[in-house]
Amino acid sequence: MENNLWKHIVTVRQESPLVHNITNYVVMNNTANALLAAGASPIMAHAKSEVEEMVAISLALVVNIGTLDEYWVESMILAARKAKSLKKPWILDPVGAGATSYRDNVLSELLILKPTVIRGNASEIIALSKANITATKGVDSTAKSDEAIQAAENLVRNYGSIVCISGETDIIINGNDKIFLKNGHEMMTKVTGLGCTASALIGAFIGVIENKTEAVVAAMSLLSISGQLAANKSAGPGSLQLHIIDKLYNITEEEFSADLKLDS
Ligand SMILES: Nc1ncnc2c1ncn2[C@@H]1O[C@H](COP(=O)(O)OP(=O)(O)O)[C@@H](O)[C@H]1O
Ligand SMILES: Cc1ncsc1CCOP(=O)(O)O
Ligand SMILES: [Mg+2]
Repeated sequence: MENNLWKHIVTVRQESPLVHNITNYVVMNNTANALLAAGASPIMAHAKSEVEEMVAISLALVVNIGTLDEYWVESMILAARKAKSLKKPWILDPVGAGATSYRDNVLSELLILKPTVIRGNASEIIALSKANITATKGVDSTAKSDEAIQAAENLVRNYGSIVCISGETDIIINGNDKIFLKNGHEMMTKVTGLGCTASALIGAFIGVIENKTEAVVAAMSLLSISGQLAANKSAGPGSLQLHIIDKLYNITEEEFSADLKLDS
């Protein structure tokens, strides 16, 4: 696995997958820029009249419920249904799962469509697994990644998805495999939308990499290592946001390999 990750990063740069995003107002610009910096090609589109066609021409779909409303949810369901019927990979980012019953009801409808990957912070993954737990503090996590492992295993079992719990340690779970990534920087929690960026990047990687577990690990390690390298030269969250985009664009194999901290 470790030896393949850089190869996957190069594949995304070379193949520049079109990634269809139905995502939130807060992060739309940032995640589009992160996808471009990593070599992918983003399209943000949520009109009900076009989402199915857009899924058909894209290599992957990202569904992010961050600023959901009734109209957007219909678009998300149409798009995810189309992805499922075309066997295209799609990722669900359950932003704020557990914060309100509306979010949880929408998420149960989306889960039925069996996302290829689910990526959330620990609180969101716990809430997603147990519909009635509402410990999420808005969009930020109040739990540690390892506290969400059992919840993630339930999701893997029930929906056949690969689950990624992000946080200080990113944990990727597929079947009996668990991969622990110990990269990143604490300052990353002070920039909004980096979880959404992680999900968007996973979208790019699952669009072109056959081994979906390796695709998720490659996307998460790319973001976390870029984040820690960027944090080392940032005065605070404002410049970190800019430096992360630059590092996604210019990270080298040497930098990536020197910093990768992966256990399985
Ligand atoms: N305490 C931390 N230390 C190091 N990296 C972190 C920490 N918290 C989050 N990250 C990194 O920030 C990115 C976004 O994850 P996270 O903050 O969990 O998502 P969300 O914004 O959805 O809550 C991931 O790449 C993760 O590895
Ligand atoms: C603050 C906020 N509110 C609704 S969506 C959103 C962005 C959340 O982004 P992330 O989960 O990546 O921090
Ligand atoms: Mg999030």
